[in-house]
Amino acid sequence: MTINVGVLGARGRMGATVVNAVEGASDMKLVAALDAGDDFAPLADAQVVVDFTHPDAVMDNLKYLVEHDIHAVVGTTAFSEERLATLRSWLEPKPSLGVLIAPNFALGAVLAMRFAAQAAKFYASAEVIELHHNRKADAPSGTAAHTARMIAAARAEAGVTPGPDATTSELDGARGAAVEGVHVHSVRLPGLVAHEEILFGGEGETLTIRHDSLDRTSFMPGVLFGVRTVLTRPGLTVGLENVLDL
Ligand SMILES: NC(=O)C1=CN([C@@H]2O[C@H](COP(=O)(O)OP(=O)(O)OC[C@H]3O[C@@H](n4cnc5c(N)ncnc54)[C@H](O)[C@@H]3O)[C@@H](O)[C@H]2O)C=CC1
Ligand SMILES: O=C(O)C1=N[C@H](C(=O)O)C[C@H](O)C1
Repeated sequence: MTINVGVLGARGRMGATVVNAVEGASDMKLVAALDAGDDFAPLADAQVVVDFTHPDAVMDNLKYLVEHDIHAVVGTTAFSEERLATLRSWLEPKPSLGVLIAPNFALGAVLAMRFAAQAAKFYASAEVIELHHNRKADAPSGTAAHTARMIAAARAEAGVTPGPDATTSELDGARGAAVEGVHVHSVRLPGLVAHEEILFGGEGETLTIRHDSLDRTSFMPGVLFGVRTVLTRPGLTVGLENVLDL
């Protein structure tokens, strides 16, 4: 079976890479490659649309896709619990429609998050450092926020209380942003692509888990897997770790 695929954000860094990947996939046909300001009418031919646009645009795009019964694979970041709840309410009357949102489609990043969740129950102290190119719109990265939430969930399940931190006096921002009690630090530099370190500290030891995306092609196997999977996975799925056989 050939899957008809549309791409939103097609002239962006990720969208252009997705267009190439879809064109190179023998089981897919690219039916629309659209960007800001384009008429969405060609999406009528798409079974699945891949969205790599902007946090300010993605909810309107998803509303359009759900209203037109088109499955969606979303890489665009900055999804709050409130946004996810809104999306679930749109999907409720559409029981056969699937939306897959993944803050990171690179296999190594998904594994790094899973390893971090595994480690979290053994260490009361953890910090996340994400490093990205300086054209990135959002901070912290979607991956770092998702990692912090996974660490917090693993801690809660294991009954681990976050470790004490003696810092009482600091310049604003020096300890980063706290996401569910986990400190997250964002670095932006030209030359970088997408990188993350998760640091754990215990008695006389530290553990560092690091992932580096050195090229945007690193995300493509995950995106294509998402396109193939979303057709048979109705409802909202958040995180590639929930569809991969890890
Ligand atoms: N989940 C993942 O694995 C990854 C996620 N991302 C995320 O993907 C998003 C895009 O990243 P980049 O490609 O680096 O950004 P970019 O700025 O290079 O590309 C975004 C494109 O979307 C277009 N756009 C904006 N509003 C639009 C709309 N309403 N409809 C259609 N197109 C629209 C822009 O004109 C631009 O061409 C970001 O949120 C980023 O964090 C990036 C890399 C991997
Ligand atoms: O903007 C990017 O480049 C990336 N965005 C995603 C994120 O915010 O986590 C995924 C990856 O880190 C690259």
